[in-house]
Amino acid sequence: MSKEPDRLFAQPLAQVPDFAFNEDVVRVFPDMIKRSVPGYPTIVENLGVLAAQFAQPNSVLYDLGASLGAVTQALRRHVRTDGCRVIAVDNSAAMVERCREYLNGQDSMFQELLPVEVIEGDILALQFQPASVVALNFTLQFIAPDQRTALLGRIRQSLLPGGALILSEKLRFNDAKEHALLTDLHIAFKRANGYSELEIAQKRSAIENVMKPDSLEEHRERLLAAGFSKVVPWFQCLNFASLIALP
Ligand SMILES: Nc1ncnc2c1ncn2[C@@H]1O[C@H](C[S@+](CC[C@H]([NH3+])C(=O)[O-])CC(=O)[O-])[C@@H](O)[C@H]1O
Ligand SMILES: O=C(O)C(=O)Cc1ccccc1
Repeated sequence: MSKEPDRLFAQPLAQVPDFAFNEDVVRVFPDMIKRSVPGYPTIVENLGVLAAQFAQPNSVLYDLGASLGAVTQALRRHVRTDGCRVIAVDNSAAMVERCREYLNGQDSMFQELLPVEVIEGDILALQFQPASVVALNFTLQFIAPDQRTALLGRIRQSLLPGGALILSEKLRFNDAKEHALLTDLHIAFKRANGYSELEIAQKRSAIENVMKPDSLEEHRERLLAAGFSKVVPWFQCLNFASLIALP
């Protein structure tokens, strides 16, 4: 994994461009996501543990918006079910290129890993195969809000009995005080991880047009509308949460 520290927003920018998953972000992404998302390492590792409980023999496990494949690597560390394979999808060419390198590295260090295919493509255009596990780890928040229900509906249709969708997202809160408190605590988390006030402010304006979080209630209602039968939150750290949705 690249150990390059994230200083992308350290210098004052005359105009802060919209956040994009380009080569500059790829270079610092492991550091950026760990220092920005409270609970990220716990979520990723336990996503593998959860997936092992839902994986069905001879099925596909999807990692949608895989970035550098951290979830795919966790799936391959934990899932031992016969005949499973992982399909990782991301529409950033820069992410996909580096993701393939990291997965080759994992292949060369461990034996008997699940086979994996990395697809450069839009998850909105994907033809889903019968799947037992679908991970959307901090990806749905980057999908246009009016496309989210249809995507979740297609995922629901592809899920096999006994399978699950695992959905991790940044949350907003309908209660203004709760929203302000958890936003302030998230900023304190970033500060404690070495980000300056300038970095925090510039990153916020870079992501505000491209990343649109929903509330837990909106997620629950949308998942039920998409045909899921049960929504179970299994993790929350400040304003970041992860849910299990059952078909
Ligand atoms: N329509 C789309 N189709 C495919 N990929 C997309 C699309 N839109 C965005 N992406 C991709 O979704 C990923 C979101 S990051 C996921 C972290 C990862 N899951 C992790 O567990 O490390 C979350 C974050 O950075 O906060 C990026 O790589 C985008 O290119
Ligand atoms: O940095 C933030 O405030 C976030 O909400 C999370 C994030 C992490 C990595 C890329 C984009 C957003």
